[in-house]
Amino acid sequence: FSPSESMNLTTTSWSAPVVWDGTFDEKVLEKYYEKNKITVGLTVFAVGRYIDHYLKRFISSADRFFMVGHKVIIYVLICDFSRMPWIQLSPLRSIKVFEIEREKRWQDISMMRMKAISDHVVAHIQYEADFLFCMDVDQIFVRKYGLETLGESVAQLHAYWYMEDPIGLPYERSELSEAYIPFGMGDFYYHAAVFGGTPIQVLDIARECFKGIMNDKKNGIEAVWHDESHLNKYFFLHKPTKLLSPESCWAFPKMDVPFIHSIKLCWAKKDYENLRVTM
Ligand SMILES: CC(=O)N[C@H]1[C@@H](OP(=O)(O)OP(=O)(O)OC[C@H]2O[C@@H](n3ccc(=O)[nH]c3=O)[C@H](O)[C@@H]2O)O[C@H](CO)[C@H](O)[C@@H]1O
Ligand SMILES: [Mn+2]
Repeated sequence: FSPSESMNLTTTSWSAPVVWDGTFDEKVLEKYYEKNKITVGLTVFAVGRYIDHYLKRFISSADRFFMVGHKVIIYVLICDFSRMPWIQLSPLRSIKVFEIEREKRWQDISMMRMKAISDHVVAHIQYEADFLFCMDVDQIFVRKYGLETLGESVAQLHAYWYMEDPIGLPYERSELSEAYIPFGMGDFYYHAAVFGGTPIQVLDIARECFKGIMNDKKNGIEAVWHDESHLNKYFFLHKPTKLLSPESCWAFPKMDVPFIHSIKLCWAKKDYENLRVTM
């Protein structure tokens, strides 16, 4: 993907739209969904110190900016019920809180999300939501994140890599891993901090990624970027039907970079040394 000075990529080679600021008409979308009411689910995990550090800000900002005017269910998966912050929600929003096991290694905390997501889609989310997003907790909504992001199978372009040629992308390069993508192959590098789609599609994504993760464990290998490597393999084999531009999940405070105009979600400050469990 080599964008020229004046144009960025708005359609992939398999005809999936890439959503940038200015590529959609909010009014048309609102009109359509006025007649076709939907509920949008949003899963977020908070384990260990990530609870106190990120959870409240993530949820409060989602309350304000995520699918404004539409019904939203936020699914919080937390390692300790008693540490769930109290958050006053706006109309049309609700929260469901579930307790999950605390994995010892941060890599496993991140990867085991795929298992929990599959379990919850099967158990209830498929009956409750029309669309589902799965997001990292260390991010903050800063602008309306709306209907333009919905799709059957939605992938997020990673802010670090959107201008890079596939050969330079940090895919897993070991043939021993299920996440393996050979040099010269691949489309884009997708960010595991945001993915989504219909609940049944998300179920397929989460199940396949989890299967890859567990097979790798059996073979004593861990993909270079963990669940993200497996997600990239999934989207390489099953092309997403919609891509979100890096504006939808931006990493840096500065914006004077090509094509970045209207940031919707941004990374919160990382503090791995103090926040991650070290094992
Ligand atoms: C720049 C970078 O390094 N990116 C990698 C890093 O993303 P991140 O640095 O974004 O990973 P992260 O620390 O945000 O972990 C992913 C998510 O797991 C949850 N969580 C994680 C740890 C923890 O102690 N408590 C907790 O709740 C939380 O929802 C968090 O947002 O790791 C990911 C998962 O391995 C991917 O491999 C990313 O490519
Ligand atoms: Mn993160």
